[in-house]
Amino acid sequence: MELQVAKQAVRTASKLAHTVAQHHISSISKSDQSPVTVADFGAQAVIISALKQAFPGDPVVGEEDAAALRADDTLANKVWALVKEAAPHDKNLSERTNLFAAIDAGNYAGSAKGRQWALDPIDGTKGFLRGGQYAVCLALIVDSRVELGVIGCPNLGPRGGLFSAVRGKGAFWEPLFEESTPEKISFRHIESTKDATFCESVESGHSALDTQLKIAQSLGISNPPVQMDSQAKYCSLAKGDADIYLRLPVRMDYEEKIWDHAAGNILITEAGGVVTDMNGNLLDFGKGRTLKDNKGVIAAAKSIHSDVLKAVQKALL
Ligand SMILES: Nc1ncnc2c1ncn2[C@@H]1O[C@H](COP(=O)(O)OS(=O)(=O)O)[C@@H](OP(=O)(O)O)[C@H]1O
Ligand SMILES: [Mg+2]
Repeated sequence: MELQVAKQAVRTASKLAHTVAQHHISSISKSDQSPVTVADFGAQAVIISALKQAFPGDPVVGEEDAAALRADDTLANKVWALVKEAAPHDKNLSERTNLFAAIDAGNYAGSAKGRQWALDPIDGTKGFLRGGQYAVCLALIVDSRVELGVIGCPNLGPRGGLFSAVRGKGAFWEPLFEESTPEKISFRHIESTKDATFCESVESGHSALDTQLKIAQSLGISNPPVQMDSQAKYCSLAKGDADIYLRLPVRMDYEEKIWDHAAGNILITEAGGVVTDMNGNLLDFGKGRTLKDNKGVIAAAKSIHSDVLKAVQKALL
């Protein structure tokens, strides 16, 4: 039940985002940031509305709130038009005022106990604007642990990708814009870290790319890193296109947001990988809206994760 609702909601939001992105890429004002803002609000509205109808009691930790929309009628109208087009029959979104309420319902502060959804309506906003990778990410967290994750990646592969994982049930890929049977995915088998390929952020402000390069060298890796925005990085590992995702902090005071990692976390573990922070601890999704107790992210196949962790710790000593 949860999986079907989550997949349908992520599909609808991904289509909405894709429509805006296509239009943005073909338009002349590529420096305009507003398309991603519009898509971000629209995607959050349709997903939260679907969740609230299926699971009325579940709180949602969503990245956005509607303050900017309430203050800008033109922006609100653009989002509203998009939402009506993407989800014309949604009873919760029959009037424009409901739009604000749906978006604001993502204001949950987070909790260590019980159920909560974590939502990043458009992850990789820079990627969205560049015509690169971005992702619509939704996860169900129960008692601080991710139980289900769904990620829509409109630009990953020729048909886009809808990635999903439920604890104990494996990780799956299916095309994003057409219905078809999901295919099981997993990490690729590599004998040694020497043969590995890194996947990392494009933004040097989000991840310490210089340190990561040194770590790759210390592991004997000669393959160039694959850089992409958003949780599409977790998807690439889970389907065996890359082997290690490192996200080492640039600033120690930055707290990673739970919506930036929750869905990817279960996708990795269900595809045969391990995710820890740079101290080797599992990520704790029960500390509120951020991963307060964790610094850095290391995702890799089970067989090489401990070698990668050792190399990270040696480099940071
Ligand atoms: N300083 C710092 N350190 C680490 N992470 C940060 C930092 N600042 C922002 N963010 C978050 O990074 C999210 C995007 O991560 P990516 O690795 O995809 O980066 S990027 O898209 O290449 O920019 C991005 O998510 P979106 O805003 O949804 O794109 C931010 O939540
Ligand atoms: Mg994000």
